[in-house]
Amino acid sequence: MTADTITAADIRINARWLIPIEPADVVLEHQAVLVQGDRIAAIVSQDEADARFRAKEVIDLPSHVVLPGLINMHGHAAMSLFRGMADDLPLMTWLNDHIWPAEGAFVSEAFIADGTQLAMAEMLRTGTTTFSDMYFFPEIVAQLAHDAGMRAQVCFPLLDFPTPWGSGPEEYLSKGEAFIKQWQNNAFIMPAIGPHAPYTVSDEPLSKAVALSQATGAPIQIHLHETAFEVADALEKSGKRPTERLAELKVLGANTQCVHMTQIDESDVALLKSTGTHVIHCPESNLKLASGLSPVQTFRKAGVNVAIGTDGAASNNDLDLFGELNTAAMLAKVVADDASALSAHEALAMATIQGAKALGRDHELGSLAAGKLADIIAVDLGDPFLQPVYDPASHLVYSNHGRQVSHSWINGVPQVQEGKLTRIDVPDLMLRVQGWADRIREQQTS
Ligand SMILES: CSC[C@H]1O[C@@H](n2cnc3c(O)ncnc32)[C@H](O)[C@@H]1O
Ligand SMILES: [Zn+2]
Repeated sequence: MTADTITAADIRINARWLIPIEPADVVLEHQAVLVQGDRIAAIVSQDEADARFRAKEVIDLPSHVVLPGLINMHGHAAMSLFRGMADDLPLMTWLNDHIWPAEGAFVSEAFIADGTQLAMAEMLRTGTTTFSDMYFFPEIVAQLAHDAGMRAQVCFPLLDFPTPWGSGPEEYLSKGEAFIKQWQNNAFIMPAIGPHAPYTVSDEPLSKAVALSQATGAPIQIHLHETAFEVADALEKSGKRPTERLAELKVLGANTQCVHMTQIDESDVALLKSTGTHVIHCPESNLKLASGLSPVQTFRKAGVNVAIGTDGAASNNDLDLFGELNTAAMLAKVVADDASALSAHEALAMATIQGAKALGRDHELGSLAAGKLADIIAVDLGDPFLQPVYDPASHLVYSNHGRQVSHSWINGVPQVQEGKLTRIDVPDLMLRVQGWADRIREQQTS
């Protein structure tokens, strides 16, 4: 072996197990992932890596499984500050009597900054490297995610009524257009349009959102068919199912992500399929608010892309995507009456490559392969409660908890090392979170 056959790399990760996600259903053993700059340079056996590469830094992960960073496709990050504040309520009571009044009282730039950082800390710590956010002050969320080196789709909100971020549709859309222009083409931030739901956004602003999406390429994300009430109410008032109305307004399409999608009939599936619309499944929020069941297996069989999200921490009540996968896999089996529905490998694909597809970024995110962006996580399977290991994919979905995530890199930059966040000052963040909790508690009890 001569020196000129040796290739330099920044990082070499020696993995006991590696799940590349693509090709599907594969677990590799004793692999080395070579990272150069922001990309994966190669994935080869550790013997081949010894012969072909010299890395500046070598990380040995002898009891770990390495996989692509997880993609949390729906949430309201700063709602982490409302975690556990209003439990055991159905959606409309939760929103009308608790969440919207609390947002009116507390949402500000400072609230969004602290709540988003708290959410990012939790998501990073549990294996998420890309998240989607739909909340107020998206410019703050985008700046914070960018500065933390985390990838994010940030949807600006659009509603018929005023909120702390805007007076009504006209202002949301003009601020939103400027927001898209500011962040378009950024490596970390994907600006998007977030009409809240069919029952809070009327036809005219929805059509303007479609025009803005077509003009800028920004995706649309919307809560849709979350509850039986939403569908029944729409049918009673307009004679149309919400999916039908959105199809007529051209909201559905390959650049649109519909969140929740319960109460589904054949016409809904056909519309999603024919338009190429993506579904974002939020099983724990759907269960906790008793919203309904999403027929994930039906969507999958019909060829509709399904990604996964946690929703906000006020309706979940955590942002651990591994826990969400566990719930999704269990629920899919009961809903389909088929224990083979949503296998562990299929669930992992939902949180990686299918999220990347929904973002239109599956060419560079969502799987481990040479040339893709180096968004990588490692989960330590060495603990007694994860023994023995016959199949690491099974453990990740059925036995694991996100807190077993030991390492994470985004764009080749370490975010979690030995279970510790590298770029967020947690003690300082905890002080600010405590301050919000005191103020919120005081207002709730007065
Ligand atoms: C347009 S900003 C986001 C808006 O949505 C509210 N919200 C949070 N979770 C849900 C949900 O599951 N369904 C509907 N709306 C939700 C959040 O509180 C903000 O007001
Ligand atoms: Zn939501």
